Amino acid sequence: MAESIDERVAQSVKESDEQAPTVIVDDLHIVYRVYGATAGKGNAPAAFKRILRRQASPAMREVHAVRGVTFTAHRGESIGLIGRNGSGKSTLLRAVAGLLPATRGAVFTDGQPTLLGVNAALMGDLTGERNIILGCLAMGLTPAQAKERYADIVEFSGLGEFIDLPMRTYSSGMQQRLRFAIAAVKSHDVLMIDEALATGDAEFRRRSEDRIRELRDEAGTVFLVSHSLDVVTQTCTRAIWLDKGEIKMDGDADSVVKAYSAATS
Ligand SMILES: Nc1ncnc2c1ncn2[C@@H]1O[C@H](COP(=O)(O)OP(=O)(O)OP(=O)(O)O)[C@@H](O)[C@H]1O
Repeated sequence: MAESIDERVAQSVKESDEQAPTVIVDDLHIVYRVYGATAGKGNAPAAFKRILRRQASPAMREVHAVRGVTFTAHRGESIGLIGRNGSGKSTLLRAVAGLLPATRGAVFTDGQPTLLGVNAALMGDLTGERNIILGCLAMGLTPAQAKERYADIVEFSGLGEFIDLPMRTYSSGMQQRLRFAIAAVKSHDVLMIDEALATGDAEFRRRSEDRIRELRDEAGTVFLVSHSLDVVTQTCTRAIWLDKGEIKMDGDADSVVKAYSAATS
């Protein structure tokens, strides 16, 4: 039977909503400027020569971490950022989250990107319990909403009886689990996750992967920085391979991970 006009309109609205861009990165460059005595030429022989010649180290050194990156992310995508250490993944994530200014180029976002960790808000001397409430408030939930979601967060984090101990007594893995559990309780337009899943055990990782899929289905966009290629292929629809601050490849997660593994093995 032929589709009614209403069905066709609904379908095309759905399709165009799924295609809607959430993040546009246009020829982005990020340059860190490192000031002070530790800013040297970077290699030992050069530093040694400077000492022999009694020259002062240069006052400022520039690190060009992201070099002309351009891409568009859409609603419903989860994008894995992969690449060697120092290739610029975290820098790119922080720039998209609005935490680093563009040296050149621009980042446009629809909605407020959230970078997981609510680190700034969480406090080591407070118990996990208190930190959950604090983290929820920092994400803009009301006290009533925070209370309502408290039990879900504790369950998701799997921290059990540790929840009423101060957060400074947690291992780094336990802290990451709590951060993920807090951030994942709310849907985000753009959620950015930096390696949070690497620290969990298999069970926590599986639950996190399921939750990422749900967040993506709730019409958001998820960015994930990970050194675990399995996590990227299992949770991401697309992957961007960064190399020395430039995009080496951008495409469906399986093909990019395959090409990256072949180049690095
Ligand atoms: N705060 C900073 N000040 C100066 N340089 C920095 C700073 N943070 C990162 N860098 C430099 O920027 C480059 C990219 O670093 P970035 O942390 O973005 O890479 P990454 O791909 O996330 O690395 P990793 O996989 O090791 O986490 C590196 O050369 C790094 O030394």
